[in-house]
Amino acid sequence: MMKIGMACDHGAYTYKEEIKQMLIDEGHEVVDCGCHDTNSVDYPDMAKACADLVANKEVDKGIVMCGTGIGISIAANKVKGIRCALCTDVTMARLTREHNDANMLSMGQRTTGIETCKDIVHTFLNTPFSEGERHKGRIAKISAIEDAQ
Ligand SMILES: O=C(CO)[C@H](O)[C@H](O)COP(=O)(O)O
Repeated sequence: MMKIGMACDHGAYTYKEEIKQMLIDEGHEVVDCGCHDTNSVDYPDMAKACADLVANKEVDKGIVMCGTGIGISIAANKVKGIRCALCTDVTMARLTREHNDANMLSMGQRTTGIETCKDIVHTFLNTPFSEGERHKGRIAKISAIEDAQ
């Protein structure tokens, strides 16, 4: 079982609640960074709250959602140490774990169906990093870009 951070904006509140309940029912611990209703909020604020938890290793993985998943993933990726992958199908979820060792998942309520999102979440959480040397080297280069900022 994992400790999972979650955050969304108003555009994905419904999915966040449904996926949070699914994860709790499956025995995971969820740290819910909001939002907590459908009132309009700014996705960068929500992204940072969850990404900080992941970067500080207070949770094992992070899941963020907005209307498209794009804005909240862009914002999460500004936090040092975050590799947040926007996924619209299970193949992307598998490959971003195997190749990118992604530590955050992003999805869009306005773009991807709920059942697909649930499958994406399961694949993301259950797929290990491949530990391939070429992938480790490329991830190290991502970190080097961050360190050079
Ligand atoms: O998808 C998003 C960002 O990528 C947001 O959820 C979207 O921009 C919110 O739009 P609005 O304030 O019009 O509901």
